[in-house]
Amino acid sequence: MKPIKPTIIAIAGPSASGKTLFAKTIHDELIEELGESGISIIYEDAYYRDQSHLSMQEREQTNYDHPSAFEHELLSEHLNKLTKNQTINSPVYCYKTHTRLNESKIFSPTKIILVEGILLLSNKELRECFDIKVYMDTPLDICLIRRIKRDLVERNRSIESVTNQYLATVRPMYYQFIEPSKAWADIVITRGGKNRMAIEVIKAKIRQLSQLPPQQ
Ligand SMILES: Nc1ncnc2c1ncn2[C@@H]1O[C@H](COP(=O)(O)OP(=O)(O)O)[C@@H](O)[C@H]1O
Ligand SMILES: Nc1ccn([C@@H]2O[C@H](COP(=O)(O)O)[C@@H](O)[C@H]2O)c(=O)n1
Repeated sequence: MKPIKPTIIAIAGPSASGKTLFAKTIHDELIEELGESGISIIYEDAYYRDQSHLSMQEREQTNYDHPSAFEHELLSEHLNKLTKNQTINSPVYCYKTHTRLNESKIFSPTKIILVEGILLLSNKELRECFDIKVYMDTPLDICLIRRIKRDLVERNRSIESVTNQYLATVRPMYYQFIEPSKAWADIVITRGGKNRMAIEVIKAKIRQLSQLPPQQ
């Protein structure tokens, strides 16, 4: 029997808008039903460029909110392979050292692949990989509060580094690249990663797609 072509769902939007929470909630609530081969998540952040050749000071100067910070060409190559039911070696990223780890993760195609990240809809090649494009439209001030809390606890940052980075790059790049990319979305979600109706709507669509017979 011919394997089903994976359906790829992008979840884009500003930093700390709730993309990860939204994707993980959908994944965790469906994994038992769909099984390990049914649903998985890929993180755009895993595709931040390797910076192991740079000093820590240089890495701290990088604009992580500009499209050039990502190896989007590798991500679209990987997504294209997954749609052909091929396995990939996904990079593994570390926010504390601002570079890739010296390891990769074997990632096998699943029927549904959720991809989450800030700049997924800003890139034409990536957009062409997605079957459904979702944008988390959480107000920027709410995102900032959540980002401060998260980055202090999970990403080893100080309040000075979070606020300086926010003013220098996060906010301007949001207006230049992320907010305009909303125009490409099929579905715009308000109120973040706990919007229960939005979670249920995407889950229902995934259930419907998962029941389709193999494509000819
Ligand atoms: N609706 C919400 N209410 C409260 N906290 C939330 C909500 N959505 C997300 N968070 C929290 O905000 C932080 C950022 O959310 P996250 O899902 O990591 O955002 P993103 O992946 O878009 O950067 C996390 O600590 C998360 O638990
Ligand atoms: N070394 C890095 C890499 C990325 N960032 C910030 O992460 C944000 C994207 O991840 P989210 O989970 O918040 O969507 C992005 O805004 C970068 O500024 C970083 O601080 N350091």
